[in-house]
Amino acid sequence: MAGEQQAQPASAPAEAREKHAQLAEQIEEHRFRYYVKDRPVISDAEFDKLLRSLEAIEDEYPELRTPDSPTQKVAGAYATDFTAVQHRERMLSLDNAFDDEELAAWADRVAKEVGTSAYHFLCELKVDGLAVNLTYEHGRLTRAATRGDGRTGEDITPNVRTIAEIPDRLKGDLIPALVEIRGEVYFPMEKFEELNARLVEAGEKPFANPRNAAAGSLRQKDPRITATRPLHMVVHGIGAREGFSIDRLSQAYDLLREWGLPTAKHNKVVEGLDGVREFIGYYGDNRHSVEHEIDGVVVKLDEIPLQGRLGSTSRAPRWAIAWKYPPEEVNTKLVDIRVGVGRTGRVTPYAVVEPVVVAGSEVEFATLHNQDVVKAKGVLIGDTVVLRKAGDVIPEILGPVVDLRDGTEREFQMPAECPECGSELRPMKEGDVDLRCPNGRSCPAQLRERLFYLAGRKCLDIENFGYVAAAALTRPLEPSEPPLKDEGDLFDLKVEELLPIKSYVLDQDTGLPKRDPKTGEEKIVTFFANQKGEPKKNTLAMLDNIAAAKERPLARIITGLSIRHVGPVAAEALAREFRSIDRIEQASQEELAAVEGVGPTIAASLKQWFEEEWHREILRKWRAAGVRMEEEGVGEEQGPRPLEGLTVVVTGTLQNHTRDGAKEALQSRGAKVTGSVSKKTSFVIVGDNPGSKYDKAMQVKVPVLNEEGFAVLLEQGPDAAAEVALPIEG
Ligand SMILES: NC(=O)c1ccc[n+]([C@@H]2O[C@H](COP(=O)([O-])OP(=O)(O)OC[C@H]3O[C@@H](n4cnc5c(N)ncnc54)[C@H](O)[C@@H]3O)[C@@H](O)[C@H]2O)c1
Ligand SMILES: [Zn+2]
Repeated sequence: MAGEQQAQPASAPAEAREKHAQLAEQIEEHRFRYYVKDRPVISDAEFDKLLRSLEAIEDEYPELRTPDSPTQKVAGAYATDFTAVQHRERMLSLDNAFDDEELAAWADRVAKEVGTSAYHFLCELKVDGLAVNLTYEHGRLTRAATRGDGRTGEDITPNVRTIAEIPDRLKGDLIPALVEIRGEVYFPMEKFEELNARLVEAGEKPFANPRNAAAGSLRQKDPRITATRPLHMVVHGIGAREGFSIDRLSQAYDLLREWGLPTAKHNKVVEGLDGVREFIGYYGDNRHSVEHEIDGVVVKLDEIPLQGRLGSTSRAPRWAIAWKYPPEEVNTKLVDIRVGVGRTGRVTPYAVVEPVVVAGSEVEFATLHNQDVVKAKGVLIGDTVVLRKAGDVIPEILGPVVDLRDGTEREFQMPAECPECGSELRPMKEGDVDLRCPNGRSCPAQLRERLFYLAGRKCLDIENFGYVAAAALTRPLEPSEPPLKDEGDLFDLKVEELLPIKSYVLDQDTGLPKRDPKTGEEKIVTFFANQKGEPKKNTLAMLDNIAAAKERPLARIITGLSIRHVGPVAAEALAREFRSIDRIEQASQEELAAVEGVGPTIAASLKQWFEEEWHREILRKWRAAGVRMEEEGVGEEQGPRPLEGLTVVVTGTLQNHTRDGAKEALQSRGAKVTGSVSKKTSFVIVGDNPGSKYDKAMQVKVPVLNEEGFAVLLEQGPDAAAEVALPIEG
């Protein structure tokens, strides 16, 4: 190609040449850092962008697309400390598709060039790790190598031998004389934090992300170090082979699996492009249901003879393409580490980063859990860090880019005082990692968080009562006295006391005042009153909703008290067992601990809570305001419990009940509701799309009720319900 181009008059202006040369050099530098040092300094997305820019220049001036351009090579041709070894068959990279158009263009070309309509697409996950080539001769692993430049890789045989799931000998009878196995070695995300913690403790550099950790762990001079790392492998191809032939790649995988190799679990053969799109869509939504990180989907032509017909470029096969998902990792600067105070007084550091868009939204903060986590991650304030946002999960910092440090970075120091009330922080008990603000009652941060939680969906579900309202009610700028000193007066709020309130608009992530983007000044609002000084619609709605919340079920009221360790499940158990707050207060620690779903920790925490005078005062005020303090029917004879002794499982979507509603209906009649089906289960209630619990019920022959059967159970009891149970299948 380059030869043809040279025949044409040179056309690239000096400027383009220079830009091209600069970019090419940059790319080579980043590849060296990535493939040899295992310590890249930019994210993959930034790197891909550089490569694309280079491609764009070459599209415009094809003469610049010489064989030694980074766009034309499999990256990784570097002399390293490892012995260089030849692959028998080249190891290639993959072309990428970043949108549907590029995918469709690839499929079109395949359709044109295969010369038949009888072909299939094999969809695989693109494992985010590093490529290795395993050579098996007569069933024995004789060599393992990195990809290198595709022809020559690094000999890492002793290192690969430490990976348990890579067999030293293949099993079975049909063992070929020779086969090259291609796959990806990865480091599990959930073990990553532990590795960095160990490295930091030993005074070594932490890794920026699990992919780098995989490469850095495998490419160790001393294989004994590799042996301490939890590496895994997924096989995704075959290279040279002798002594067997096979028509379909998917069938080759079946064979590989029989030989004992770790093949992928999620591959799927599909007919046309729509099948491919479906696979891509599915794993786009379920990216984290897989045991390893994925950065895309690889689509391959399944028919091996047809792969040969399409062939390869110098860099990548024409019979495969990599669909890339939007990156979940980006690099950004760790500007600061601050601390926030939670509902129970726990003080947690969080990261303030230079705002960056990841997974579709702008991120400014990331969680850091506690000071030990900060240390274990090995991050310093001022570091460039890898930030990860996976799905709906709160953004987290994976690790620092150590190679970009310039000496101005500093270690995080946990503050000694509460940032909101100035109380001296201390652990709840000796040996606790977490520090707490001891000022439970009137620390504005704790009270605000408690109120926000209390008004939330899990507790009293008070609409129009959000974070800003909670802040305005507890620490207004004006008047100086807040309407709420703790949650005791919540149900006695008067509209007149709300109208004069001026307050900041606090950010829920940081507890800090939001600023006007134009002036940079802190926003101050009269949150409850309109310009005429009259109550806003939302204010009146909030007060109505607060009044209505008095009637919520006992369990939700208990949850709303923010008693340490007492979440919705424990509150449910307490309400069911004791049926009133008074009885919970009167119960001994042993009685509390004996309740299923409560246990000793929660029991101790409850006892402690009731000892506090201001807590009891909250209960007195709430009772006086008419808040429900006992389950209905208590006081008189306890209501009938027709479902006492039954264990019921609810699965699938019901039309007439929410999941919680169905549970409450069962529990208030004395039934126990559990999450898994066993022989001891009395009934399984199934709605739409019930899933595996339904199958299990059929298998162990537990009576299954549909929604009508459920109604019978509630209204007429178990005997009548048993008669309308669904027939057992199979
Ligand atoms: N951050 C940096 O500085 C930097 C530098 C260089 C490269 N990179 C990153 O490395 C990657 C480029 O590497 P590349 O050229 O190998 O291309 P690639 O990662 O896009 O695709 C090729 C590789 O995918 C792997 N792979 C994973 N699952 C596979 C499957 N199921 N079937 C087949 N192959 C599978 C193979 O090892 C193959 O070599 C890009 O993600 C790039 O961003 C980053
Ligand atoms: Zn405080």
